Amino acid sequence: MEEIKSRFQRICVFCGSSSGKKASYQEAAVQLGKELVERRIDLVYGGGSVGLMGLVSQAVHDGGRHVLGVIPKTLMPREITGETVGEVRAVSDMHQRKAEMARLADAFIALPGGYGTLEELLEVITWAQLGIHRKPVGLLNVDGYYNSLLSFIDKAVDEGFISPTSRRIIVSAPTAEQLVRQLEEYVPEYDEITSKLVWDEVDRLSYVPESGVTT
Ligand SMILES: CC(C)=CCNc1ncnc2c1ncn2[C@@H]1O[C@H](COP(=O)(O)O)[C@@H](O)[C@H]1O
Repeated sequence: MEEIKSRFQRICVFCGSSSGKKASYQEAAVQLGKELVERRIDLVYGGGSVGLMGLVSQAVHDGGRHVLGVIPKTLMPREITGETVGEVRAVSDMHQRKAEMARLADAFIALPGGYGTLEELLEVITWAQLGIHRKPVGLLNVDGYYNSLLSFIDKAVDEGFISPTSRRIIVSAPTAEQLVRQLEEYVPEYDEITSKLVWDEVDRLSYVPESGVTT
């Protein structure tokens, strides 16, 4: 397999702890894992082997890239989330998990999922809107799964609740290959107010250094 150089060292994937009803969702999770491997990108995710989370992490691990699962201690028992491949980092709660995943990643991708996925996705979009990070956010719109969410967001723009600049934070594509390519080309935009905000070092989610996982 030919390896392509990427601007990203590690991508955070949010996705369902369930597999979804269509085979296309499961295929997309595996395809995304393979795309990361091809571009020599490591994975950070919520840990465990359940649902699409298990499929994407296994594909990245099988391809020889580093997999880091960030998991709250309460969810660690095997009967809850299954076995995590690669490295596991235990955190105290869900808030710490999201902060840790966001801090360690250079970009975010959401596959199909439920409440947990939506919550994680919307948080990193909100943080981008506030200038807390400048990392690209991608939506893998498998089989139009996210069409209704995108329509709702467009309605929020039309109704004056989301600015056109903030709408452009979300990069969406139907395949992993197209999505990662678009994320590689993404250039963040800022309005006048956001560009003047100054966040504390603790709040700012800076890019990870070249050396690898920080602790
Ligand atoms: C007790 C129970 C239901 C466990 C489910 N097992 C889980 N194991 C690990 N992470 C999870 C789990 N459920 C939700 N998450 C978090 O929320 C997202 C998936 O939630 P959902 O399935 O889309 O809503 C994941 O990205 C993950 O970070």
